[in-house]
Amino acid sequence: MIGRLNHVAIVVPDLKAATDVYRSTLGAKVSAEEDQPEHGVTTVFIELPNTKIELLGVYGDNSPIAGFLERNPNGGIHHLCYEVPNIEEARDRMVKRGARVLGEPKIGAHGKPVIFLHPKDFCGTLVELEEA
Ligand SMILES: CC[C@@H](C(=O)O)C(=O)SCCNC(=O)CCNC(=O)[C@H](O)C(C)(C)COP(=O)(O)OP(=O)(O)OC[C@H]1O[C@@H](n2cnc3c(N)ncnc32)[C@H](O)[C@@H]1OP(=O)(O)O
Ligand SMILES: [Co+2]
Repeated sequence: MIGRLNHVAIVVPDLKAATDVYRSTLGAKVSAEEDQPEHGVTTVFIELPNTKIELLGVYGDNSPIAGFLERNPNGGIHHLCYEVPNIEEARDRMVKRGARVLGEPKIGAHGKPVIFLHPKDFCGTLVELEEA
């Protein structure tokens, strides 16, 4: 069911410093910062030839990444995002297979519906599914 790896997300304590590392040290093409109030994060995307890196900073008081950052004050890999053809079919399949879907589909950073799956059901890795 899953297709391409859309992005690898990294939570960082300082988005500007992390963006500079990717731009200046690694020589990558980086996007502008974008606040995502519906998701409680600010994003910067790094374009690679075969996938993307999503840098995530905390936005607002109820950010879903706040706990992760407390446990990992230097930041770290937070989730993997795989593409799926249809988000509702994917959600129904996950529920049928007993995987925990975290909330309802929302529009993600690329204007497409996304859902999140509990890390305990996927080898300790938080999974995002994005409609292709
Ligand atoms: C910009 C939009 C979008 C896009 O289009 O790309 C995004 O990417 S938004 C990204 C941010 N949004 C989300 O992450 C939404 C889904 N996440 C959540 O609902 C929560 O983060 C969570 C997964 C429920 C975790 O919440 P948290 O408060 O950090 O922790 P808990 O105490 O509930 O954790 C339970 C358990 O799971 C472990 N854990 C938590 N996060 C991760 C993680 N990222 N990877 C691996 N494991 C994780 C945590 O350590 C706990 O383990 P135990 O201590 O063993 O119980
Ligand atoms: Co993401």
